[in-house]
Amino acid sequence: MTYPTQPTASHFIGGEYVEDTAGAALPVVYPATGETIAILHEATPAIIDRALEAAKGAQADWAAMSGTERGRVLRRAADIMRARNHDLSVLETMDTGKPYQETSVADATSGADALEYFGGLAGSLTGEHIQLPGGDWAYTVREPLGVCVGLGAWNYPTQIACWKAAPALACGNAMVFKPSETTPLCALKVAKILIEAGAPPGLFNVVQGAGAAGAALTTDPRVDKVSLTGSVPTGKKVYAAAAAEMKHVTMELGGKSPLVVFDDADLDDAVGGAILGNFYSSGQVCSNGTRVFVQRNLRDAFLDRLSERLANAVIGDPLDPETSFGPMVSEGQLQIVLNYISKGTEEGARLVSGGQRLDRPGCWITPAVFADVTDDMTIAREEIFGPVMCVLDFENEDEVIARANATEYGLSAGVFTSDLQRGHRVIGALQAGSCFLNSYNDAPVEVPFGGVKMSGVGRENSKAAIEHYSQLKSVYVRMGRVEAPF
Ligand SMILES: NC(=O)c1ccc[n+]([C@@H]2O[C@H](COP(=O)([O-])OP(=O)(O)OC[C@H]3O[C@@H](n4cnc5c(N)ncnc54)[C@H](O)[C@@H]3O)[C@@H](O)[C@H]2O)c1
Repeated sequence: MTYPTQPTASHFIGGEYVEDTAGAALPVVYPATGETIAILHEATPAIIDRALEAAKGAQADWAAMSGTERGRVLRRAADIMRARNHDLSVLETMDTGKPYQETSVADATSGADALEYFGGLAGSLTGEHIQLPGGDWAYTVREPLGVCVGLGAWNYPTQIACWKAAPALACGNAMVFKPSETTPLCALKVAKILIEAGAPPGLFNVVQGAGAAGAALTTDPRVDKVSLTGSVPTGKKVYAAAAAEMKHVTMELGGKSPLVVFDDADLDDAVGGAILGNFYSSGQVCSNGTRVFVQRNLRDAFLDRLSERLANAVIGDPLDPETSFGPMVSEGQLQIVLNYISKGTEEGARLVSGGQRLDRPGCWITPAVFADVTDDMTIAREEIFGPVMCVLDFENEDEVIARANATEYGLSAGVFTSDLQRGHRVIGALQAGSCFLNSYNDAPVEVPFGGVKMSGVGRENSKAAIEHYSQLKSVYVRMGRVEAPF
């Protein structure tokens, strides 16, 4: 059987599609219908070896080019990606189930932004000159790390591939990228586009597979850095395995972020922020503000307005541009979410809307809102990674800060208030890497993105990402004689 979305082959290595049917079959399911839309194969050890050799072989020559030359390739790739945005967005929708209304503005476009931004930055990556006593001096050279491995999650496959590839390649590294086994299709397109843009074969390779393939890449001695986007349990394993060989890491992990709404907030903005921070991508966003703390005397008005606006959600064919809410990524993820919803009800939270599985093929559930949630409930403590908003009441600022911070996570946080001083004061006290004031979930490439506490290590995007894909060599230059004690 052939599928219209079947890629030429499972892997992309050394500038071409590569197949090895000895690897376990990897069916790709369209979450909107439950139909299989492609069958790929997991990487065998031979495929992983070939990808790492290709990356190692391409890296030194790429690093020897000027930053401007490297940047030109990345910027060309950005242009190709934008020109193909429609097709890439359709494929992303098929792979993830996310509505085209989202994928057409937040996936390949975000990937293109990263390629363009880091392409622009590549020519200005320099060291510095340091004057020292006696005419001596030193200089620093910003060097690439070598071969980097990227491991992706399934919620933003194209974006994650580009957010990792763009800074890595700008700095002169090569990369082997392993997408999530749930969404393997779009990274192959990124690899092909980079080749069309002039990247040397082997510079950016894609291999498929699940945790075992990721673990094999992480521990391989040819690998200098591992950048993971995934859950905290996976992050702990990958970080530990990388640390055993002293490899560099970036860990973009999960969260249970607080979104604090004070009673002086603009109600519609706050409700809009809560919708964006809970139901975009059917709630499958790491930075989501899933603990929505609403000051008590605004609570009822907030819930009423939220219900009114949820009634406007268009749940349906993800490829229809009018659809604003799609299915979950997989049956497995849907079951996880349904279990959390049962637990929320059992533990005494009040389900005020949604949370029902729809009676149709595919992985459909309506956006769920729980009120009367307390801090000790499972749904308020654990990352659900689905469309489940928990509304918690609070009385005052000190109380909400303490409760918002009482979590092992620290990815994001948001505050809605019309009191500017309070807004900055509260943001200043919240333990999170990516914060929003009267907004939620914006992620422009110019701004560092990443978490604190268990939510991660390192930063993606912005100039900060350069620090995580390069290292400094210091060179001391003595201008006088060397004076030794004997
Ligand atoms: N902070 C961020 O930027 C960000 C962005 C998106 C998603 N996430 C997080 O990702 C999670 C959802 O994605 P997921 O279910 O794909 O995550 P996951 O942790 O299950 O998998 C992530 C990736 O790691 C691979 N992997 C699994 N075990 C491995 C191992 N032992 N060694 C090496 N690789 C291994 C997987 O195959 C996959 O490619 C959520 O927790 C979410 O918050 C974080």
